[in-house]
Parts: sequence; structure tokens; C-alpha cells
Amino acid sequence: FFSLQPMGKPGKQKPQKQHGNKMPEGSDPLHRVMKQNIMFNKSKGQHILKNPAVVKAMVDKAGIKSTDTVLEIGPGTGNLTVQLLAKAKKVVAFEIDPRLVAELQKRVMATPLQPKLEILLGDVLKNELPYFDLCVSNLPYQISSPFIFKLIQHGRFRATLVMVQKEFADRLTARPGDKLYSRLSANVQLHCRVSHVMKVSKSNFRPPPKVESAVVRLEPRVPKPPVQAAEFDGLLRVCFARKNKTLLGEFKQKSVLQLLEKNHRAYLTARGLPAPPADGGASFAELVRRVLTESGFAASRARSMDEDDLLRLLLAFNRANIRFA
Ligand SMILES: C[S@@+](CC[C@H](N)C(=O)[O-])C[C@H]1O[C@@H](n2cnc3c(N)ncnc32)[C@H](O)[C@@H]1O
Repeated sequence: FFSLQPMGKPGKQKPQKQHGNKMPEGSDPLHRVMKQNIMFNKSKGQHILKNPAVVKAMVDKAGIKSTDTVLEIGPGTGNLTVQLLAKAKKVVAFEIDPRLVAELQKRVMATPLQPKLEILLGDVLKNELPYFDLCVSNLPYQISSPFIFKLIQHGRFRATLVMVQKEFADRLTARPGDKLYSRLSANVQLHCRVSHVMKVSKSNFRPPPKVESAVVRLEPRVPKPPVQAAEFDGLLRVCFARKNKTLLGEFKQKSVLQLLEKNHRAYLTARGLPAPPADGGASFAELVRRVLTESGFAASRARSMDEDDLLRLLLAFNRANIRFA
């Protein structure tokens, strides 16, 4: 009766355990969850949002319509899930921990919410994202960064409202010149408008995490930027490797030039275009230097370039058939 689909690579995901009375008391972690109401698997980021006012504020600020499919990552015991279910047409929830899937199933069983819930058992990072209009989640903190990258590569959603560590939220919203401005900031801000929604203190979680949290909102830019997420990220990896150095310095590095020349040759060959002379990379290094100089970014530093500067730089490289992914 539940739409529970095991996800992930076959053999990777353990089958869901049954937790009957036969299990010796205290020997099974779920038993402890149920007996003492404690979440303890911190390695899976299991910090449960215990304050209903914060759950309500998240749901209110998400702007859920009755026609929306909402994606939730890590429903845990379902404190946020049941509130999402009350507003949305459907909630698709990815949960890695079969013990918590069992808890959530029990919570909605035989309630009017049950038919609206689809639980996907597995690691969200190892699976394709399903269709959704909104993503609303209290994210497991250790997957925040790869999940946000996955989300922006996916790109097909109206908005995302996620609880993350406060410092991670500050990195998402940091602007050029800010101390926390990074590859993550530039990547996310190229694809989405990012805004800070609210700060949430650690006392609202059980067990309390070591650091404060914050909720941020991401809305994909319309129209979409004219580049692939992986290509832009490839440029950022080079530019932000040492964000305080000039780009001319960054792009002089042997390892960078070797990688880009390899990409360049592969790109030309695939299109039947003539390859540059095999002169130990000298003419390719000159081409890179020319792109940087003619685009006006040779003396720029990534720390002070916004997403539009970086996009212009990428397009200048791409016009010279220099590719990053
Ligand atoms: C911070 S808790 C949030 C729990 C609940 N949504 C709440 O707000 O109280 C994170 C949840 O994500 C789950 N989780 C951790 N890593 C995951 C992954 N890679 N894929 C799916 N779920 C994951 C954990 O088991 C846990 O239930």
C-alpha cells in the first residue's frame, strides 16, 4: 500500500529490516529511536527538527500549491513530511535509512496522507531525481554540497527551500569580495537566485548539531544561462583553485594547460577541425594567454568576479574551442 521503491545500484542497498518483537530490546537502533525518541546516527546527518514552529515556518515559506509535487531529501521520522503532505498534491521522499522509512510508514499508515506519499529508499546522490515542482528539505549536512550541485545540474524545478549549516548558507549567498565567496557560490548563483530565509539555532534539533543552521531559497534563473552546468563548473575549478591569484597566473600552470590542451584537441578532432601544432604546448599556451588578454580578464582574480564575468570568460574560451568538461 505504500509506494516504496528501493533505489540505487543493485546489491548496494541493504534490504529493509523487519523490526518485530523478536529483536532483543536495545540491540536495534530503531528500537532505541522508538523507546527514547532519540536520533543518534550522526554520520547520516540525523538531526531531527523537533520544533513545530520551525517546521511550520519552512512549510509556509516554501509557497506550496495544492497541485505541487514536493521532493524531500531525508524525511527521517516525518516531522516535516506530514506538514508537506497536508499542503501538496504529492510528496516524494528519498530516505537512506530503512529504519526511518519504517518509522515514517508507521506514522502515515491509515491516514488520509498515506496515498500522497511516495518513499524512495536509497541514497539520493546515487539516483536520478524524480519529477518535482519544489524541493523542501532539512538536508543531511554531509551531502549538502553534492546535492546542491546535483540540483543545479537537474535544474527543472520552481524553487528549493533547504535547511543547511549556517556557514554553508553563507557560502551559497556570498558575493564577490566576501570572504566566503567560492566556487560553490558562483556555480549556484549562475543557475539560481539564492536568498537567505531564516536562521535556525541548534537547540531546535535532536540531537543538537555542533553548528547553527539556516534556511535558504533557490530559484532557477529564467532564461537559463547558455552553458552546461558541468562546463561552467570546469572553468570554476581552475579559477577558484587559488581565488586570490590572477587568472593569467592560474592559467599558466602546467597541469591546467595540459588538461585544457587535451580537451581542445579532442574537441577539434570530434569536429574534423585541424589540430594545433605539436610544439610541446607552446602555441596552446599562447592561445590561452590571448583569450585572457583579449577578454580583459588576465589580471582579474576569481574572488572578485561575479557569475556574469565568469560566464563571459567561459564564452571567450569556448569561442576559441577551449572546453572545460
Ligand atoms: C537532518 S535529518 C532530517 C530529518 C527530518 N526531515 C527532520 O527534519 O526532522 C537528515 C535525514 O536524511 C537522511 N539521509 C542522510 N543521507 C542521505 C542520503 N544520501 N540520501 C537520502 N537520505 C539521506 C538521514 O537518514 C536523515 O533521515
